[in-house]
Amino acid sequence: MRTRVKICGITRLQDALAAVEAGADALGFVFYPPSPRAVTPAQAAEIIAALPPFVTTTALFVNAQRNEIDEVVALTQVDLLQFHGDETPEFCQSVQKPFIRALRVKPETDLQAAAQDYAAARALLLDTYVAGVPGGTGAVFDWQLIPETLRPKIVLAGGLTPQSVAQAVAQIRPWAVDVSGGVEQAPGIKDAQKIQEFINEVNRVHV
Ligand SMILES: O=C(O)c1ccccc1N[C@@H]1O[C@H](COP(=O)(O)O)[C@@H](O)[C@H]1O
Repeated sequence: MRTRVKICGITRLQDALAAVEAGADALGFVFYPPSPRAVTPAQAAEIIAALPPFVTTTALFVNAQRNEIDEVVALTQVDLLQFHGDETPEFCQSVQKPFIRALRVKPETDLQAAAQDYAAARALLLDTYVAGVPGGTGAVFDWQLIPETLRPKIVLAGGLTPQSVAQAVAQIRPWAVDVSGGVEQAPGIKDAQKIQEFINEVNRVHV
């Protein structure tokens, strides 16, 4: 089965359209103000309104207040939420919108237990644990920590690049891969050529 691709940290319409043109399945928008990739609900709404159909849009939050999430959902009409902070299973489910749960992985992380706790999540997005930083660090974790049984429900993230993604897909066979820094020319500014290379590399594994 083809591995889906999500390009995260979109801040500009031209980057969103380049990603779609290159074959991206999903785009991510960061609603975490300290991030260099943060967008306002109005900015995201303008980009999302200009997209063609059949592109999944995702809103990323880190311990946001419920009213902030509700505002983003109402203004942007995103398809999925991505919780990247300490949100509990109860909180994630309370928003009543499909969600993916990001987990920051370190050797002692019990992914089986997390999968049970967040059973209502559409997928588990695995990023690398870096102390004091909630994500988007460009750091890679040990993919062997991912239990075989979970792999069809995993969105693999964390420091993926056009150079590394084919090996990741061949080795782990995740449902999807997610990239931000690896396809940028500067934080928040995507590189259309790197996006195309990234997606070509993913698809190369499946031919
Ligand atoms: O991108 C950010 O700035 C960010 C901030 C806070 C939480 C998550 C963030 N990004 C997500 O982290 C993963 C991995 O990113 P990278 O490829 O290693 O740069 C991905 O889901 C990003 O969207």
